Formats: sequence, structure tokens, C-alpha cells
Amino acid sequence: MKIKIGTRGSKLALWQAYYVEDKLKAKGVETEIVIIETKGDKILDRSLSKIGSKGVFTEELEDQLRSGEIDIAVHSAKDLQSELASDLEVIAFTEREQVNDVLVSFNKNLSLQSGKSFVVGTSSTRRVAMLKHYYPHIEIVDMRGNLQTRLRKLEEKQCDALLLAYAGVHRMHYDDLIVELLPLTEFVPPVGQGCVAIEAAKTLTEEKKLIIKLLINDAQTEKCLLAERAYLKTLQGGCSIPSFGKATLEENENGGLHLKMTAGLISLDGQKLIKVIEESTVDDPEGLGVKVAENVLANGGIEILQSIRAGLVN
Ligand SMILES: NCc1[nH]cc(CCC(=O)O)c1CC(=O)O
Repeated sequence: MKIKIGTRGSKLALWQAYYVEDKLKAKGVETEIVIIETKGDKILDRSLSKIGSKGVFTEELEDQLRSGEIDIAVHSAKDLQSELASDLEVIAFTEREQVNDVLVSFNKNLSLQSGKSFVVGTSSTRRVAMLKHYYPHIEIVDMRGNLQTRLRKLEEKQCDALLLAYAGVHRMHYDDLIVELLPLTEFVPPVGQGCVAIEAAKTLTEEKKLIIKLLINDAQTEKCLLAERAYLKTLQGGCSIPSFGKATLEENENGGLHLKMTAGLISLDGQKLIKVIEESTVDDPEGLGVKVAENVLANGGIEILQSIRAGLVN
């Protein structure tokens, strides 16, 4: 038996594919990596929120899952839409990497906290809005492209610093360029950041599904991701909406575990920030995600979503 692993061809995507492949190979499972180009890889001159966010990095992979060309597709959990087609499912989540965003620069002295103005490159609506909210003195420039492209632009001084996920920077071995780890209390990460998700067609053989669950899935991360993805699905946000959501497992007084979720929405101009924190038992992560989303929507979230959607149409 051989497991065919589908992936995008960017260096970060390949890192993820090899990471999953190594775990399978270590237990004697034969593997093959199949590189698939997606729309998101081809269109580099427009911001993602304008291409139409749905499935830009996933559609071609999903077609090949359905046809059986590949057995599994490896995604950054952050980039995998929260609502999958009815014939597809996520069958495993890898152990999560540190979830923070980081400031990356060749200038070691830069710090958002310093109160000094400098130019930060990012194309994430969440990061833009949060910078405007917490650090209005910062100048923001749109910076798309994969990690290597953005670093090249940083080198060319198109900006003084980049705002990126720690996970990607670390996986690409750019830790030396991290000048600030942003606090999770301000920069609550987007749903899924730091985790790799394994998607499969429901028709994949039970044997293969079982092997992948056993060798790849991290049960604790899975709990958190189920809560986060239920949150995003309930918001009906998509990845161009500046939403954030992070669930963690926390210890009870009796030594057991419970779920804690911090999630919310921020308006594009950074003016309105809604943040909800809720806890629940571990047995219904989806219920927690739905509850937090309903709470966010009821406390001003609906208005934020409406104004963002109105802006996208115009
Ligand atoms: N949006 C692209 C993307 N998708 C996943 C990561 C980083 C790794 C991860 O969070 O799993 C990144 C780069 C970034 O946001 O800095």
C-alpha cells in the first residue's frame, strides 16, 4: 500500500508535505508526493481578498482527492476553508506549532511597542486591522507572495518589517530575522494558524484513513481545531474577513482538561474590535465554537461583517 500525498509546490507547502511523509515513512508506510499548482499560486498580482477567497489554494487539490489521483491533501489548517464539500473531510490535524505572529526584519532594533513609526508589509486583513487598532503609528504596505517573495521585498526595502506567522518563519529557518514575538492578548491568531490539516475524500479506504489518523493526528490539537473551525463556519466569514480564533486546552483543578477559546472580529479600519472568551468541557468542541461565534455576532459582529461585505461589493 502506498499513500499519495498532494501538496502545493511552495517551499512552506512542501515542508508540510515532507513533515507528514516523514511521520508515515517512520512507521514503514510507503508514500509519494504529488505537487499540484493552485489558482492562489498562479495569481500573484492581486490581493487574495479580491480574487475571491474561497478555495484559491485548495480547489485543484480537492479535484484530485475526488478522482483518487491523490489519497490526502496537506494544507496549512489556516488556509483550509471551514466548510468543506459534503464528499470531503479533514481526517487529521498535526500537533500545533507556536501560534503567535512575529515581526520580521533585518533591523534588530525595530519594535511595535517602541511607539516609533516604520513601514510594515502584510496583506492579511486581520493583521492590517490589528496594526491600525493597537499600533496606529505604523505605516502599512500591501505585501503578497510566498514567504521567500516577501523576504526578498523586505531585502529590497519595500518595507522595514513583515508581520508573519511564527510557524512559517520557523519552518523556513528564518528565526534569526524575528525581532518581536507579538503578544497573543493583542494579536490573537487566525483559526488554524500553526497546524497542518490532512484532507481526504470520504471514499478513501478505511484502512488508509485509520493509518493516517493513527500516525498523523494529535488528539489535543484536534479538539482545539474543531472548536476553531466551528467558530469560523458559524461566522460564515471566509479568509478575507479579519476574524481571529484560538482554542487551547487548559488544566482543571482536578488535573483534567477543559477548552478555552478566545475569538472575535475586527473592523477593517481597526476601530471596532470584538473579543469573546469562553470555556467548556472537552467533549463538545464544536459546540464551544458555535457558542463563541453566536456571542461575537450578537455583540456587534453582524454589523462588522455587513460593513465589510458592503465594501467588497463596491
Ligand atoms: N497565509 C499564508 C500562510 N499560510 C500558513 C502560513 C504559516 C504557517 C501556518 O500558520 O500554518 C502562512 C504564512 C503567514 O501567514 O505568515
